[in-house]
Amino acid sequence: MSADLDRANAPTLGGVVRRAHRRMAWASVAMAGCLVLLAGVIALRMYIDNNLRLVARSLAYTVEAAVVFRDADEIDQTLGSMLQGEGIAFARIRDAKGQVLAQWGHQDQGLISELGEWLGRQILTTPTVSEIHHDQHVVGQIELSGDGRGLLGFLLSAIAALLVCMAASGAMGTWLSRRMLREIVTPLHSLAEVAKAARYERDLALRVQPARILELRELGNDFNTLLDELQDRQTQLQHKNTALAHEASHDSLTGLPNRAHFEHRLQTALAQGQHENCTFAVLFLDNDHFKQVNDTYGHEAGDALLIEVAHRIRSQLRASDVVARLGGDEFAVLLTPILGNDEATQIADNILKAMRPPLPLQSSGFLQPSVSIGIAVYPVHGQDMSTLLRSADTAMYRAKAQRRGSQHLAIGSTT
Ligand SMILES: Nc1nc2c(ncn2[C@@H]2O[C@H](COP(=O)(O)OP(=O)(O)OP(=O)(O)O)[C@@H](O)[C@H]2O)c(=O)[nH]1
Repeated sequence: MSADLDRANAPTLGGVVRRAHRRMAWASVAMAGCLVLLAGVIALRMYIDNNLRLVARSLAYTVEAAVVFRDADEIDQTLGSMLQGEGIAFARIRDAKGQVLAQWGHQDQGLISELGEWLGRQILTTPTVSEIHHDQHVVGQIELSGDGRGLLGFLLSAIAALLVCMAASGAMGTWLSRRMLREIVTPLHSLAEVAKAARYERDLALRVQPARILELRELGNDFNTLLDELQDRQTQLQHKNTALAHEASHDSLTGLPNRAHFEHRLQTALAQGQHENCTFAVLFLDNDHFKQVNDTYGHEAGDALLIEVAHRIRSQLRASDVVARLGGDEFAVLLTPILGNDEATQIADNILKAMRPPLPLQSSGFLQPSVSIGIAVYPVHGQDMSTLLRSADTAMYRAKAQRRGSQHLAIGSTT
């Protein structure tokens, strides 16, 4: 639960990289924008100062006569006609004694004008002063203040451009981070998927796809090598387990299932018989005079005979039947399903017939395979494992007592 919570709260690599890219792009654009803005304001201020000086000089020549004659109307007219639209906010003309002869200010109103004036007062703090000369005497003075509306226009368009640049760089940062993330996150996702499949589903067959970035490709290769090794070990273990399981349930000489396996299959048949009301039979087989074979021809010949007998029994059975070596020279067969006693005795008969051909010995001479068979049928001769096996065993001894190499069906119900 807390791991899920941690996971939900943890920032993703994608989120972190996207944020970092966007912040970096915005910070650099903002810094560059501020610097350009500052340089622009300084340049514009220099330009305005220069312009004010030029206008003041030209105005000084134009109003020289009017100032000498103290013609205020003429000066007003000149100021109005010369200063309109020249980026001047305010102009004042004084005589040599400092007395104001005329003054002019632009008449524009509105928010932009007020803002421009405010900005002019903040940035263009000192007015430009120029003297008016006549016959090499100072006859007056011109005082001009710059109009801040030009500056305001510049600042507004610069800020607008800055915002557009920031939006563009933000979008560019997001696009770049997406591209970069594809290169980084996709291989990492693939690695995580393969690791999850290996951990939770024990699936070691998946492999990480090669990434374009060198470090990630090497990481993927190392991971794939590790998976190769794990898969090899898993395969070896599976083979060992299969071999061990086979060893535990099979006889090493004949390769047939052993007693434990046979009993397990018999239990299954019993459960199925009870559940589905079907019939099956247990055959108990014992080699005849086997001790004599060992004593006469040796243990190896006895082994060869056991292998041959096992093979001949198997050859007479159906795929659904089971033959097992119980130990020594004893075998057991589970015939499942059968229709009745006749089918079981028929198969036993087939087995006896299969024993007839003699077995040539490697050295010289022949061995004559021979088995005696006892038959017990479920449910007539037993309804549990031990009863069925006992019935088949008793029937086998009856067969032996009667005539070796024959079969005997258990008598009646023994439960
Ligand atoms: N070669 C060989 N002999 C085995 C093996 N296991 C048990 N035997 C021998 O098989 C013989 C079994 O003999 P019994 O079943 O007692 O007697 P028999 O000679 O078959 O006589 P009847 O069963 O009465 O016909 C013994 O001599 C065991 O030593 C084995 O794996 N290989």
